[in-house]
Amino acid sequence: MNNQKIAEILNELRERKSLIHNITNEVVTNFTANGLLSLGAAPVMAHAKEEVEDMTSNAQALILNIGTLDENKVKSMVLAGKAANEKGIPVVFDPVGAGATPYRTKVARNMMDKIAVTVLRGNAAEISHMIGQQWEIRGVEAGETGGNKVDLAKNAAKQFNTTVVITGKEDVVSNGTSTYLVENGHEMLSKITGAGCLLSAVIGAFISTEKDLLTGTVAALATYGIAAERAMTRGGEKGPGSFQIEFLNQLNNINSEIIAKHLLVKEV
Ligand SMILES: Nc1ncnc2c1ncn2[C@@H]1O[C@H](COP(=O)(O)OP(=O)(O)OP(=O)(O)O)[C@@H](O)[C@H]1O
Ligand SMILES: Cc1ncsc1CCO
Repeated sequence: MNNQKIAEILNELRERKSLIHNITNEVVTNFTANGLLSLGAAPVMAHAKEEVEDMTSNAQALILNIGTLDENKVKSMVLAGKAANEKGIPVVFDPVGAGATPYRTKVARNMMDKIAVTVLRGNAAEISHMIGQQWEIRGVEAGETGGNKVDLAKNAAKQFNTTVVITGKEDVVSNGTSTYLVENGHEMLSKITGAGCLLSAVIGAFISTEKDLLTGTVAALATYGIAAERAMTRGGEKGPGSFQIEFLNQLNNINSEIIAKHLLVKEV
């Protein structure tokens, strides 16, 4: 993965101000909108069944997140997902808390049956439960115990025939054939709620301009991780509150020179 390519994708999404339609959870809605704006994309949040198909049809990517799900929201997600599929608009699915309750697991698996998901992004526990493994999960957080994340990502990608991202200390991206590790990031991200949810939306922004899904997804993860590292040397080190603000600043400030200096990506 070369830093020039990442910068090109970032510049293009900023020039186009890609419109990202989010059907997301009520914890992270504001943070997600602000993060997308800081990066240079245009967020819109809309979940009424009466309008989701129209909204998606005008967007460059759709993000589905089941963090605070209910039957109505799930119905809206399926409607929007089908509209996106018909129009060839990429769909990122974030199965927040899959495995935490049987309802979430069922909804998450059904979503993969009903719509064509372009990128599936979750923590290791969530992805494990989606493919019938049971790694430890507490609420929406992955537990300490589990297994090999590279194998998990490859297996899930093959099973769902899609690109899978598993986040954590390192991020793994696989389409079942090629697999990358992104080592950028900082553990302070796990001290702010919605770091994974915003990341899913940022992946949507990157794949709205880059059609090669592995390239676009790796570029999103690296950009995001590097912004977090920069935030930790510019005030974020004071604690999660300062970090959250400084992280938004760094999503805004990140550019090709910064990416070139810090990129930590390898194929495995
Ligand atoms: N220990 C860590 N070191 C470095 N980066 C981390 C660490 N833990 C998480 N991250 C980063 O935090 C971001 C979110 O990943 P995480 O796996 O915590 O998502 P999540 O559990 O779905 O989060 P949430 O439910 O709060 O949205 C990713 O960019 C990931 O690389
Ligand atoms: C804390 C929390 N609970 C449901 S969704 C959410 C936001 C992080 O996924």
